[in-house]
Amino acid sequence: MLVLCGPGNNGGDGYVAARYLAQAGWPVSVAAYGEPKAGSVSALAAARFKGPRQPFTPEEAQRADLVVDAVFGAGLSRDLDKGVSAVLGAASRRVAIDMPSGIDGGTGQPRGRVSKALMTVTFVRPKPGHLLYPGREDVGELVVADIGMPSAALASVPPRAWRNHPGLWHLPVLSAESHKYTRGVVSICAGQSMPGAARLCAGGARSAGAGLVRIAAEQGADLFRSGPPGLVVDDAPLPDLLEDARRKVWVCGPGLTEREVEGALPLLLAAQKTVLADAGALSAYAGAPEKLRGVAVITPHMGEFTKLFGPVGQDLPTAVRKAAKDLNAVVVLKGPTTLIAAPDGRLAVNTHASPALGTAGSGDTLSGVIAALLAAGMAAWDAAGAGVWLHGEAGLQAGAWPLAEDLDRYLGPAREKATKMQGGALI
Ligand SMILES: NC(=O)C1=CN([C@@H]2O[C@H](COP(=O)(O)OP(=O)(O)OC[C@H]3O[C@@H](n4cnc5c(N)ncnc54)[C@H](O)[C@@H]3O)[C@@H](O)[C@H]2O)[C@@H](O)CC1
Ligand SMILES: Nc1ncnc2c1ncn2[C@@H]1O[C@H](COP(=O)(O)OP(=O)(O)O)[C@@H](O)[C@H]1O
Repeated sequence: MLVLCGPGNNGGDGYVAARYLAQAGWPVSVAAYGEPKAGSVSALAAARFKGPRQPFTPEEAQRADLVVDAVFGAGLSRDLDKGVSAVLGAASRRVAIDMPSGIDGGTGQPRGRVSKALMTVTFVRPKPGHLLYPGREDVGELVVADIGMPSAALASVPPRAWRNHPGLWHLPVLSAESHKYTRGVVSICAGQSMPGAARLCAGGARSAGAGLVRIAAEQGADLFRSGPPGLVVDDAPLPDLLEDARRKVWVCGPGLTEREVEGALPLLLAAQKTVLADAGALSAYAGAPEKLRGVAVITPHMGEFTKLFGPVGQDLPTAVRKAAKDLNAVVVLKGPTTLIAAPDGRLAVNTHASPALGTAGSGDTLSGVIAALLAAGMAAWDAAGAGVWLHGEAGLQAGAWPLAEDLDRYLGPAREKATKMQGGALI
């Protein structure tokens, strides 16, 4: 076993790991890339390792059955030099301490040539770089180890980013007096040319627990009347529908053309509705995100995000937080890892999902799920995080090749699972 130790605290962790491995009887050597600063805790840890030292070379890394990468962790401050990449790349099996050397812990972006670890052991909490691609791929199996960090120390550095999971938000539960209006009403603006998107959105909202879902279809109402029997279809003009105070939450965008968005969104905002803007409502305002001001949540995928706000660069967490702050809305940047940012800087990073979700219409389902949770009274950032998790769980339960409409029947079980994880009674 060979432990590759860098000059900082990550190297210090490496020396400690080497000492414990030696004590446990493993044949272990250390190869150092630079010595720790005299007097530092890492220098102390290095001095306490009494085992053999090897040169920091690709040949030594290749000879070892297992290499521990403790060269750089969270303190990587410039690109990896080629010599370090060559040594790390020569190892056939590698376990990384904290971060595989060369991955930026804040963004998941590589700084130099990085090769994939079998496993990464980090401490206390995962960092965004463990969860965001491409870093997520290089991390291998992620283990978050408790190293006994006192809670007082943790409290002094409150996190601004969390992994998205049911401990982060609270789903409302049914009570004996619940009825459809307490569960929440979701209204969806429907388009004439792509009515399927509004139907998928409605299916997501109904299956995620909305008490009543209505489609505002105006002259396209007949397109929807053959749909599911529990779906209410309105043909009245939008301004009339907006007068109903019980209809607070609206989805605008799935299946809408630019003209349809321009006809509907300003009315929703003027009526001070809680609006989730998706799909067409995002493309309609390419380069002009200020036109969306007043919406509660937007749910762009990367293409829509870029059209709205311009190129994102390497640092997704910063870009999505800035968009949320500028727009004063919750921004859900969808993808294999989905980021959920609030205007005040809170960020949830969701990896609870399946590539099976990458099918046309699955985003429409998601907008309905989030709208259902908004209608149930959840705050926007919580509703968005919970919606993304439930949608991800439905994707995980739905097998490898679901259609978007197949997700609906897994949303109820997903909600039950999250509620159980929260320790809540189902009824
Ligand atoms: N933050 C925490 O709560 C804990 C951190 N620990 C460890 O401490 C690590 C962070 O320690 P450090 O801040 O010392 O950072 P690192 O040990 O990751 O690296 C910092 C050192 O490497 C140098 N360096 C950075 N990039 C370089 C490059 N590309 N080429 C050459 N030299 C480079 C820096 O000048 C500095 O000397 C974590 O990753 C983790 O392993 C653990 O000891 C446990 C607790
Ligand atoms: N590889 C993947 N892993 C996990 N989730 C994915 C993956 N690809 C897509 N998704 C999810 O599927 C949904 C697709 O939404 P979107 O791109 O808006 O599609 P559409 O417009 O066709 O509905 C998003 O929630 C996204 O996060």
